[in-house]
Amino acid sequence: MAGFDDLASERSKAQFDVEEMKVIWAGSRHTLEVSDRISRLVANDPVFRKDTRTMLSRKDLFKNTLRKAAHAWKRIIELRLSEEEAAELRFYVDEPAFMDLHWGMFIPTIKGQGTEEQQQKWLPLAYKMKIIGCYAQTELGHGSNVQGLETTATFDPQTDEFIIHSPTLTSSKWWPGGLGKVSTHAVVYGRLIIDSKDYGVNGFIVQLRSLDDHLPLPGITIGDIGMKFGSGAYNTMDNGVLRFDHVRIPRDQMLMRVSQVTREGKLVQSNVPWQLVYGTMVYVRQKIVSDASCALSRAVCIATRYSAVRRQFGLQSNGIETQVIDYKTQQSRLFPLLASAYAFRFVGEWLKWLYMDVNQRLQASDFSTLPEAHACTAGLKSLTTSATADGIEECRKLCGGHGYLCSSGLPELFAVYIPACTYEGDNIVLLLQVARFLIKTVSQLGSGKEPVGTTVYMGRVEQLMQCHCAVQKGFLELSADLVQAAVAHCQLIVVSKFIEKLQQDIPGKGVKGQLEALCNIYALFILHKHLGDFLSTGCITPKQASLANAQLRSLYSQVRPNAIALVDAFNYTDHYLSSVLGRYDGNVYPKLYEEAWKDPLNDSVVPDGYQEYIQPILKQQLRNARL
Ligand SMILES: CCCCCCCCCC/C=C\CCCC(=O)SCCNC(=O)CCNC(=O)[C@H](O)C(C)(C)COP(=O)(O)OP(=O)(O)OC[C@H]1O[C@@H](n2cnc3c(N)ncnc32)[C@H](O)[C@@H]1OP(=O)(O)O
Ligand SMILES: Cc1cc2nc3c(=O)[nH]c(=O)nc-3n(C[C@H](O)[C@H](O)[C@H](O)COP(=O)(O)OP(=O)(O)OC[C@H]3O[C@@H](n4cnc5c(N)ncnc54)[C@H](O)[C@@H]3O)c2cc1C
Repeated sequence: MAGFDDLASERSKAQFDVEEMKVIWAGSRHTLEVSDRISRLVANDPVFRKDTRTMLSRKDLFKNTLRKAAHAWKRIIELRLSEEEAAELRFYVDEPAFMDLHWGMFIPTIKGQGTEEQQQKWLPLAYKMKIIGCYAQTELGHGSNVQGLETTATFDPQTDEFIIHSPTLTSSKWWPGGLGKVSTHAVVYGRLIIDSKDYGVNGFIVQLRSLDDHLPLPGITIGDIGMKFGSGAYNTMDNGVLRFDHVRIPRDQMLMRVSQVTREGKLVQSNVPWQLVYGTMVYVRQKIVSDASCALSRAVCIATRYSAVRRQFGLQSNGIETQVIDYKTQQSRLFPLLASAYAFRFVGEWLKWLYMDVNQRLQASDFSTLPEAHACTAGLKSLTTSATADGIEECRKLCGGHGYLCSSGLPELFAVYIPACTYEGDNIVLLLQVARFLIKTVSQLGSGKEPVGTTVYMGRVEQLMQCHCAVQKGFLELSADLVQAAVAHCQLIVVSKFIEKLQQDIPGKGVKGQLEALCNIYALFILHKHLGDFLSTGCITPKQASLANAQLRSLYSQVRPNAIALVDAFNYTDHYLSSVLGRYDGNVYPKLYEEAWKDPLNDSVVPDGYQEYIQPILKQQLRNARL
């Protein structure tokens, strides 16, 4: 069987221990065991099938998502899964749903911004799913500009309550995931008003729906904001709209770790930086970086396996055409994405450590690394999601026409993934935050602080900052060129963390060698892509640029025999890949043909509508022809 033999032959060429590479990719033997076991549990459960998603109406699609979420929760309880195993199960169910925001934002917000008492009250309810929460920050009129939010939370000293209100149409909460049809509660971000004075944006826990009949509570208008990009895709998520008409909540439902409002209506600032109100966004951004490595590796796995199965032109002496993965143009498009997937995996590991380190420091009232954590999570979220969105589209193109079929898995992966460039912070807005951080850092460099990083990459950042760094008044005046410096800074971090990964103990025959090749491919690919920066800032000479290009091409040849094994190391099930082109067995053509007939359009040989619309035309033509 052609495809199967091709992939079997490719696997026999591997020059490294794939099982050890699986451990490196997973992060540890324990994590590999958990993800392997849970991914197969999901793959073997018919409730979690994904192949019909693009054929369902929005209402049927959403109802099926609720069915899957309920079944997932049931399995978590039945099997007594740990928090880690439950998160893996939600990940491999692979369907954006309210659970992501309940576990990924609502609970972390209460943990990060609630007092001990508030955590003791609300977390048990949330962990046991007695309430379902979402994160309601963005409004119809404001998303990036958090300080521009209009929802008000006015303290009423007569009743010891906050009055939550939507004063304008643009103050309607708009986009929060899980809000439209499912969540019973929300963390709502609004302007704290005490005695007519505006104290800026804070978080408030607000119940939205009755726990008895799920109807919206008095003063609450709530619904879904409508269909989003692509069929299936993110339409399994009920992104919602929410308006308040003077809804009253107890004073103790304002999240008060950062600021407290006393019974007398006095605002007391605690000793933590007010920016902790933004803390959930830092947490989610570091998660999104890891998600980027998953999404990109998934697309690369599909495109790499298909590129080894697909043969086109180049008839060889044995009468067989050439595998498209052997074309240098295919390699120059595909292998940098393979290298990027590994690079993002390792920078995501580091970012997770940085986030945990910042949190531990916060416990000790050490806020010194919070600005760097914000800049790194913002910048790396921006860099990795933009590269991943572009990379998934490139993988679709690498698969030719069949990449455009839903059965390839790539169109839906693209449609689900691309909002990552916008949610949790628009990517340009976040790069401007990095630029601000760099300006402040450069201004402090005079104090003898030396930047650290790989020379050529570091030089590029420094030079770009020198070129573009003017005294900026505020966020809005930052020049577009500074965004370039911000990107350069983030690419420096990615390369540096890949190099640091290689300095760790890496067991397994040939494993370190493959990672070194991928690290060099990533670094040289970025150098090639931004050659203008490196040359214009004098970081490299034209001769060096040409040597770098030659080295890059030679590295592609080094990776070529290992490409299939390198994507096998992601250890993805066919269920998770959900792609005829990316099947582990390479049995592409028979399965493509089989999938075609499953389309409802093929339920009848003569299509519905023929008699009404087509036959009259043909008959008329027939009559005309006889005249
Ligand atoms: C199953 C498990 C799942 C796990 C989770 C995975 C989830 C993956 C799928 C998720 C799907 C969807 C989720 C999407 C959810 C959302 O989209 S929530 C809404 C997100 N919204 C945003 O990100 C808004 C973006 N805007 C901002 O962040 C701020 O408004 C911005 C920083 C742009 C501007 O802040 P301002 O306060 O208006 O002004 P500045 O002067 O720039 O900042 C003031 C100072 O504060 C510092 N700062 C800013 N942000 C942060 C932060 N996040 N943390 C720490 N510090 C911050 C900034 O540096 C300034 O400091 P300085 O004065 O310079 O010292
Ligand atoms: C699928 C999805 C899920 C979401 N889930 C949630 C959720 O659960 N909870 C929640 O609260 N929100 C959620 N959001 C909203 C999301 O956080 C916002 O869309 C995001 O923060 C961007 O804000 P915005 O849409 O207002 O865009 P805007 O800020 O209006 O940006 C529009 C354009 O203007 C540019 N721009 C804006 N400001 C500047 C500036 N200062 N300088 C230069 N350019 C600028 C931007 O780069 C962008 O190109 C979700 C969004 C999506 C798409």
